[in-house]
Order: sequence, then C-alpha cells, then structure tokens
Amino acid sequence: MNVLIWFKRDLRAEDHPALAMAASKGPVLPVYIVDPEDWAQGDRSGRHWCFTAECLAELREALALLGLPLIVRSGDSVTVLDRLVRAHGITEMVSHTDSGSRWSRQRDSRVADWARSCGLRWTQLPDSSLCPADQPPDLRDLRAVPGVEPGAIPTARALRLAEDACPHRQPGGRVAGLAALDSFLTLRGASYRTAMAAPPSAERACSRLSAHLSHGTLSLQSVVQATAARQAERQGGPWTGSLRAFQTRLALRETAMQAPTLPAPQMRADRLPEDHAARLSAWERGETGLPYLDACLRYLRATGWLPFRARAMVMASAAQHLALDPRATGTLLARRFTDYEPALHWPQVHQLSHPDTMATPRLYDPVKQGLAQDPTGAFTRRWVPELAAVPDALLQEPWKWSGAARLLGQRYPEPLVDVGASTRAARAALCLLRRQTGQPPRLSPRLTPHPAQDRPLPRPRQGFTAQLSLDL
Ligand SMILES: Cc1cc2nc3c(=O)[nH]c(=O)nc-3n(C[C@H](O)[C@H](O)[C@H](O)COP(=O)(O)OP(=O)(O)OC[C@H]3O[C@@H](n4cnc5c(N)ncnc54)[C@H](O)[C@@H]3O)c2cc1C
Repeated sequence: MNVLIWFKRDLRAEDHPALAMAASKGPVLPVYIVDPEDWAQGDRSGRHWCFTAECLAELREALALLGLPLIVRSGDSVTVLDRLVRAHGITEMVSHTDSGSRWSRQRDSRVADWARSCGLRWTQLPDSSLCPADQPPDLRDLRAVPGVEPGAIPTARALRLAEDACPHRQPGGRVAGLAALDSFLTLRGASYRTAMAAPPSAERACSRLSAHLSHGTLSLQSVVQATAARQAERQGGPWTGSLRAFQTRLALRETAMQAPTLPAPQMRADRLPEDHAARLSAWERGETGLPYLDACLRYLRATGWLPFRARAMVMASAAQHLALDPRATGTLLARRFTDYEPALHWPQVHQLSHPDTMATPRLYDPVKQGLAQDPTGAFTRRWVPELAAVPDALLQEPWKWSGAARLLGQRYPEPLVDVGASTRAARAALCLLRRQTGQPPRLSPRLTPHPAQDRPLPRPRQGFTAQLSLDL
C-alpha cells in the first residue's frame, strides 16, 4: 500500500505525527504542492514565499536523510494530487489539518470531495497532536515510493510575486527554529516579561518563534514541552515570571487556532476619508508624519516582525486615528508579517479596528506609545533618520519644535492628522457606542491586557502551566 503524505504548514520531518502514521502503513510519497492560486491571494507576499522556500529546502534535506525524496509540484492542488495518486498507485493519503486562510479551507474541501469521488482514504490529524511519547515512531524503516522525479522548488519570480525586499528577515527552516527556541529558553527569555513590549528590547527578549510555528518547522506542543522542562529546571528569579508569561501566550495561540476564522472587516466606502488612497500609501511607506508609528512601520518592512503591542498600535492607529479601511491595512500587514497566520491575525484586526468588540476597549495614541515604548528615542531615530535635528523632548511631536518649518513638508511629512483631536474623537465615538450597546464606558487611557486575556481560556493541555492571566 503506497501512502502519500501531504505537507502543508507542517514543514518538518521530526515530531510529525502524520509522517509517523504514513510510515507505519507502507512506502511513502512525501509531497508539497505550490498552488499558484494560493500565492496569487492578496495576503501573500514574496517574503512569505522566501521563508517557505528555505523551509522546503531544509525539509528536503531532512527527508533525504530518512531515504525519502520530497516531491515538489506546482499546479492546482486537486490536479496535482490526482496525477500523483494515479501514476504511483497511492491508496491512502495522510496530512495535518491546516486551519490557515479561507482559501486553504476551500482547497481542503475541494480535495476532500475529490478524495471521496475516487475512493481514496484521506486521514487528517490535528497538527497539535503529539507523537505518543511511549511509542516513538520508528522512521528507520521508512521506504520511499520509487522512481518519482523530485521537482524543483520554484523561485518567487516564477510565482510572479512582486519584489519584496526584507533585509533583516528571520531565516526559515527547522535549524533556525530550534536555535531560536534554545537561545530563548537558555538566555534571551529571562527578560521576556519586562522587555516584550518595546521593539528595541522585544527583538531579543521575545521568543521570535512565530514564523516557525506558522510554517510548522516547530510544533506548538514541542515548544510547550521544552518550556515546561525549562520551568522545572529554572525556579526563581526573572525566569519564573517570564516562562509563565510565555506559556500563557502559547496557550493563547492554541485557543486562537481552534476558533473559527473571521472574515476580513471592511469599512463602508462612504465613511472613508476623501484622501484614503493617499493616507493608506503614506501609512504603508511609514510616512504618516507620526514618528513612532513611522518607525514601527519601517522596522516591520525591513524585518518582517513586530512585537504584539507595536502590532496593536500600528493597526489601531490606522483605524482610530487615520480612519483607514481595516481590510486594506490588515491585508498590508499580513503581507509584511513573515509569521502571517490568518487565525491569529484577523481576529486582532477585527478587535483593534472595532474596539467596541473588546472586553476592555483600548485607544492607542502613537505619540504616547512612542514616549512610553521608546523613551530614549533611539529606535525612532534609527528608523526615521530625517528627525536627526529634532531635540529629544519633541522627537515624538516634531510639529512643536521651533525648527519644524525647515523639516515638515520637506524632508519629513506633516502629520496626516491632529493626534489629539483624533484621540478625542475616537474616545467619544467609543463611549457613545458602549452607551448605545448598554455597556458602561470603561475606556482606560492606560494600556490594558490583550482582550484574549479577559476571556476564560480552555483547560491547559499537559505541559502548559496553570497560570492563565497575562501580566503585561
Ligand atoms: C494586529 C495583530 C496581528 C497579529 N498577527 C499575527 C500573525 O499573523 N501571526 C502570528 O503568529 N501572530 C500574530 N499576532 C500575535 C503576536 O503579535 C505575535 O504572535 C508575536 O508578536 C510574535 O512574536 P514572538 O514569536 O516573538 O512572540 P512571543 O511573545 O515570544 O510569543 C510566543 C508565541 O505565542 C503566540 N502568541 C503570542 N501572542 C499571542 C496572542 N496575542 N494571541 C495568540 N497567540 C499569541 C505566538 O505563536 C508566538 O509565536 C498579531 C497581533 C496583532 C496585534
């Protein structure tokens, strides 16, 4: 019996329940499909593909060590699978589920119809399931379906993806993922709890595992278990709170991945500002005239990453201050995040652009955020060098500087909006909305924990710590 194992967003050869299951059934054909329709979706980008291609190259090497050639094919998923199944006597197919995008769910439903129509058994395992620890899979006896041409991993250009320079992007592949996990649990993670919010410190203090979790080079369960093992070793000091806070985020991920994915929100066209296209383009380029916001947007473009609070600020400022369409800004952010994960991304976009849906609505003032998260101004100055002459005290509000006339509208833009006025308007709109919906206006000028923290979380799985509140 020849078994096809279909790799999707689980790009690893170890700790892979679906591969272990396939191996126990007979000769294995490991397949990855590059579906051009997937890569033509508006939320996909060149940096996503470059990370994926690096993961595939490593997966190919790892499978080769097990005696399996990774078969890469470009084309419509059903057509590719149908050809492989007929040509190589495949009698069964195994994969992990992919909660991914709306497109990938529709693809999976078409594949399910096709598999039924040709009588092929398709087993889908949850990617969060663990290989049973008491019966480690024996991959030594893996046999490959012989005589199949492996196929090349296409380039971004072959997929017609636009040029997407990201000079400081994290490298893809399991080796980089394991190195990040190890350095986080042994070194970097000590200051996680206190340094996770501000981009300059978060870059080192956060785990930086998101892109690996999104592409499946590491499984969530393996990260949970490694963290639990570290917690058992590291009692006391800053590690205790940091590792507990980290486990809480892993639990948040697990919860979010199980929730139904929301469609992208959209603002009514008649509510958009007249200069919407110009504002959107300025926001995308990091030229809004609001220094900390611009610094975060430019940093994101160059690195493919931002910590949680900065993501929340760029999204919320777009909706609350600049009145930008959340579908447009959410899509642009999705393209920029190397770790783009629809199940995590779109609920956040929803909540931050419609704060009335939050348990505790929050307003993000980019000036106050800049003062709080970048008190020395070093981060803002690095990414917005046009502000070199502005004194520290006015860095986040260069329009108040006596030399503003020489700078604004020339080397650096005038602010797109009056932040004070737009904050007051957003606060008033929120209070009104909450009154209309019968909820007391609980607006807090201070940052409050992420809304997911207000919801009860499911019982933690084995390995998760019991602490379920966030301690920002
Ligand atoms: C507008 C917006 C969009 C976002 N889009 C994405 C996205 O597309 N992909 C993505 O992985 N994360 C997304 N996040 C959540 C979060 O910002 C990132 O997971 C985190 O910044 C990634 O960096 P890290 O791996 O160093 O995180 P760490 O702080 O080290 O956290 C470890 C892991 O926990 C999970 N996690 C962290 N915070 C959350 C959260 N609030 N909810 C659920 N899981 C969480 C992630 O898998 C992360 O890798 C988004 C947040 C916002 C506000």
